[in-house]
Amino acid sequence: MSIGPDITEQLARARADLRMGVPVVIDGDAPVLICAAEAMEAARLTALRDMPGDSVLAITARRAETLKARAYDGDLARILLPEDATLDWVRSIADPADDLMTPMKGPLRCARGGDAESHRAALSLAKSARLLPAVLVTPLHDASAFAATHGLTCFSLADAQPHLALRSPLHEVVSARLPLEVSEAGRLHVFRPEDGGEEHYAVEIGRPDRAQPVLARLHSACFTGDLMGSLKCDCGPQLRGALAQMGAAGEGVLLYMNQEGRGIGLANKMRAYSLQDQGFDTVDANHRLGFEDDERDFRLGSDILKELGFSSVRLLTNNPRKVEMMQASGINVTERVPLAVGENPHNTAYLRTKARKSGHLL
Ligand SMILES: Nc1nc2c(ncn2[C@@H]2O[C@H](COP(=O)(O)OP(=O)(O)OP(=O)(O)O)[C@@H](O)[C@H]2O)c(=O)[nH]1
Ligand SMILES: [Zn+2]
Repeated sequence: MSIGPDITEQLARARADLRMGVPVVIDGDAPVLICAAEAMEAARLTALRDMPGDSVLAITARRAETLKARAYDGDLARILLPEDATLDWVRSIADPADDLMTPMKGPLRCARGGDAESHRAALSLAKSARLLPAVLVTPLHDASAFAATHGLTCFSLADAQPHLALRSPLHEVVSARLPLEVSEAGRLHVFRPEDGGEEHYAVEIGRPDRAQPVLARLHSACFTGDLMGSLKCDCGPQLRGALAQMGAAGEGVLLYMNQEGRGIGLANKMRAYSLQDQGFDTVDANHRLGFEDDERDFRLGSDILKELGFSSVRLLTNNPRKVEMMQASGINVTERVPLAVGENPHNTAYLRTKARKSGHLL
């Protein structure tokens, strides 16, 4: 291994740069400079607007649908940056917060033809950096020279593509005894990915037999529900309910995945909550922000179970996708154990929407 960063490490740097509003160079047949819309500063926008070549704002087809922009590239649209584009304009394309107050942002002209692979990679990076999927893309002539002159992170598109599509391997960093209210025989395992991304945790109750199906819960982080007692979802009661069942049984495994907001991050989840206050349901709010209904990769949960030595589970969930993904990624689900707890007047509509649109079983 060389001393310099490999492609995984370059991508981790790129995510950090995008979050700070620092542009990143993507080298390929058509080299480009990318900058996340949500983190961009006015001075940077002016500098990027003054560069030669047509800059575009890449957004997902989901966001384009709301904006009535043409997604000629299937899953994404490339909106040509108007010459007089202001930071407010860029932000209003990226963020649907004021869509209802200012529905007409156009006319929006979209690029068609040519290569959109760098734009696709840029959107994928923005999503994995938990930013809004909207990225300003500016053509470059010489990627390496431009990156060196301005001290920018630069990576090769061809090298990056397989890494953007794959999940990073997780490795156990440490585990320690953790007595819990539900069971004194608790143990917390911490798993860290190779790509500098979020850590995930496994709470093991008792010492379950690895040869038998284990009572398991694949729980996604919900700061608002798990910790704050939010009434907008059922996460807190589900977390405590699952742990209580494991405590009563004397054994089980709770996987606590840092996939806040169904994988869009807490800031975007709060943006989705604001849209819900404007009348959109949980699924439509995700779409208006430019995300899919659910951006989580449940296979990370199977990876952790395998690392811990398990191959079959009795899965505590109402979500059939979790069962399907476990099965497909090599963990046998011998039983789905329903976990219907925590309904209240504030989350009834949310739970109904999940049942109607996402196939949740009640
Ligand atoms: N984007 C978004 N995420 C939400 C919203 N409400 C809750 N969440 C997130 O949804 C996830 C819920 O996770 P889980 O309880 O594991 O999953 P589930 O799909 O409901 O399935 P089960 O609980 O297993 O039946 C957490 O990451 C929450 O942060 C919302 O309105 N929008
Ligand atoms: Zn929740």
